[in-house]
Amino acid sequence: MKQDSNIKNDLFLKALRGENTKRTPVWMMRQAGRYLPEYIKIREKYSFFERCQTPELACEITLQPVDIIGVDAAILFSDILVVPQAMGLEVQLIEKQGPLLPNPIKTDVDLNRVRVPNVEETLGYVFDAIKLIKQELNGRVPLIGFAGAPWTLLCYMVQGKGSKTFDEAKAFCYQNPPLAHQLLQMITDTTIAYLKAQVAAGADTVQIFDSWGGLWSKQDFEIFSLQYIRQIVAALKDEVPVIVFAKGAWHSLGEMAQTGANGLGIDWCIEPEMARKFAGDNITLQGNFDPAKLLSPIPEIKKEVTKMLRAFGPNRHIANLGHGILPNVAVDHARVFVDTVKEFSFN
Ligand SMILES: Cc1c2[nH]c(c1CCC(=O)O)Cc1[nH]c(c(CCC(=O)O)c1C)Cc1[nH]c(c(CCC(=O)O)c1C)Cc1[nH]c(c(C)c1CCC(=O)O)C2
Repeated sequence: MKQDSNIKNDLFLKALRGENTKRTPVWMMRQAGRYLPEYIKIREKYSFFERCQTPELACEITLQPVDIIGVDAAILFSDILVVPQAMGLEVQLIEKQGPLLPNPIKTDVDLNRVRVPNVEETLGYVFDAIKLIKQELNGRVPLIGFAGAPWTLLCYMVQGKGSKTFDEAKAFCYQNPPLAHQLLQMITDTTIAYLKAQVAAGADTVQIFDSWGGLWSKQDFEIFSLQYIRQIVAALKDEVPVIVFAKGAWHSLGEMAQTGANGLGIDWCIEPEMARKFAGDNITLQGNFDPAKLLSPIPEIKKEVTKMLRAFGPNRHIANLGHGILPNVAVDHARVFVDTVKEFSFN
């Protein structure tokens, strides 16, 4: 396992390793982004993928929440969809609408357009960004690398755009399971190489985002998602701590804990006590504040954050939202979330 003795604020890594911490560490999913005026300024000048592909811009955006909000960990500014792009699919990001893949995968012929790429050649800009970020962070806080889970990436690669149900992606899995498994395995192989290269460039931990894991039953989640996540965790876990966040897949917290991951992300639809019961004692839980609750009045946010901290208890918890921060959250409300965690004491 990688050493991190050069990191000054190591609360987050300590919590992931299961060590006691003097207070609960805190960061927010999607913390680098649209609720920050400093980010919007950069967005006015450069397209989304320009922001991702220019290491200086990715670095500046990654550092913004560290400097402005004071979180205990930085997360690389990038997107899960750079992987389908590197695998050969065109990916566009339409402002105010979200991702669009104009030529999605529908048949076995379409699969011929997809490859397991050389990640150094196709995603080198991500590793350059990580090296620059590590240099600029200068050990202030650890850096989280990330990737989408194979199932969540398949959702976009097959459906071609965002969806509430991803019915076409599920139909693809149910109608031609061998083809689905071939694609899931290609994404898995790419993701393992991609995350290993992120770690080699300096990422201190990696998080796997399975944003659409909750669309499956427990049984189908194992078949179409968890068996691939398991491969990724197994390939990475001896190098850095791994966090698995499968939104909505509360039924499989126990199985996810068995993968060897150090941390599990949980959303707000499961109580901390219940999540702990399912996941067992040997893993760190990360979450689970409802992102929409940051729209409440400030005193209410303070009260609710305190309640959440007590429910999780002092150890093996990383305070976070239960999903990404919403774009219409005021910066001072985001700061109250972080400050309330930092000021709280169990004594
Ligand atoms: C499903 C998913 C995507 N991307 C991601 C996920 C998994 C996590 C989740 O479920 O929220 C992950 C992601 N996307 C982005 C990050 C950056 C790091 C961070 O601050 O967390 C991370 C970790 C930047 C981004 N990725 C995107 C933006 C917004 C583009 C902009 O307005 O600048 C940012 C800052 C675009 C994006 N990218 C994606 C969508 C659906 C959208 C559009 C809608 C949205 O913004 O949520 C795909």
